[in-house]
Amino acid sequence: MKTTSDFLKMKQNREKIVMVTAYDYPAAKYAEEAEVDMILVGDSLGMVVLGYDSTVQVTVEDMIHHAKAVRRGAKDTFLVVDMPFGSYHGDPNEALKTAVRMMQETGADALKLEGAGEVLYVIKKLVQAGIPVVAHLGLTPQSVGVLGGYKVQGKTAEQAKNLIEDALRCQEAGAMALVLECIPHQLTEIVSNKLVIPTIGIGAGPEADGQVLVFHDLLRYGNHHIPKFAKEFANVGEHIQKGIEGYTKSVKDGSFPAPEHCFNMKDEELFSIYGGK
Ligand SMILES: Nc1nc(=O)c2c([nH]1)NC[C@@H]1CN(c3ccc(C(=O)N[C@@H](CCC(=O)O)C(=O)O)cc3)CN21
Ligand SMILES: CC(C)C(=O)C(=O)O
Ligand SMILES: [Mg+2]
Repeated sequence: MKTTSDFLKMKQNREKIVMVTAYDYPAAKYAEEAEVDMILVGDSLGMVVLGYDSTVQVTVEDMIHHAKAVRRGAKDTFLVVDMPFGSYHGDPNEALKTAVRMMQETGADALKLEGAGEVLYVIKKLVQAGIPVVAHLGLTPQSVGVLGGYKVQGKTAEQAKNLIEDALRCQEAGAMALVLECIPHQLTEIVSNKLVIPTIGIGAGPEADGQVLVFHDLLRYGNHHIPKFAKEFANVGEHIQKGIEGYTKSVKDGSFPAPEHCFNMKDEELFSIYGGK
């Protein structure tokens, strides 16, 4: 399995880092088989697998439950788990306790936290406790209420300067990598050039040191809203729909189950059922 220092080397060698989200055992298996560099158990699971309309409802228990399944499916891939909304603000000692629990119960290799500001202190605290931390700036979905929707961030010079400063502070706090979400690609280039740690972009252009996409978005799995940056690499939703419709039709018209789907009893056994009478 790759380690944090491998990701630094990949950046130095200009080798792109590939990250994909996964929320369950089969998805993790597929991701590991495809040789992605990192798997993220994102709190986006609230939206794509639990049917919530934001990531705000997702709990620490939800994250642990899904992360354990992902770890079982991908034992040899670097695993990052999102700390969910509300689990790392407030008392920093509580945040550390929760982080330790998430690491121990899931077998994660790192945790991801959104934002800078007060969160910088928590990043430092976790890193000092030996927990690798991935930072996350730009569109930070856990603050959707404050940001006023899922909008591109850092479009003005002032916002961009703030983001660059925050990125440097995350690195200084000890973050091993930085996710940049929904920002202009030119800003991604500036930040990536300024940082030693790798940037991993989502809706942030090709200049990031790596890319991350949501599993269900890139495969068109589910009927949730798909952001414009999520290219379609396959359409499994179409296959799933056709498959279930085919099953429904076959049961209704009696063509399923066919003989090859049935178990048989020997004739002599069958006759004996009545033979005893
Ligand atoms: N399925 C899914 N994919 C994601 O990438 C994702 C989630 N869920 N949930 C958590 C966050 C929220 N994300 C989102 C969600 C929507 C947009 C979106 O619709 N953006 C608009 C652009 C808005 C603008 O113009 O400022 C778009 O049209 O894509 C972006 C990021 C990214 N993350
Ligand atoms: C979009 C990625 C970066 C994420 O945080 C998630 O999937 O929750
Ligand atoms: Mg997330």
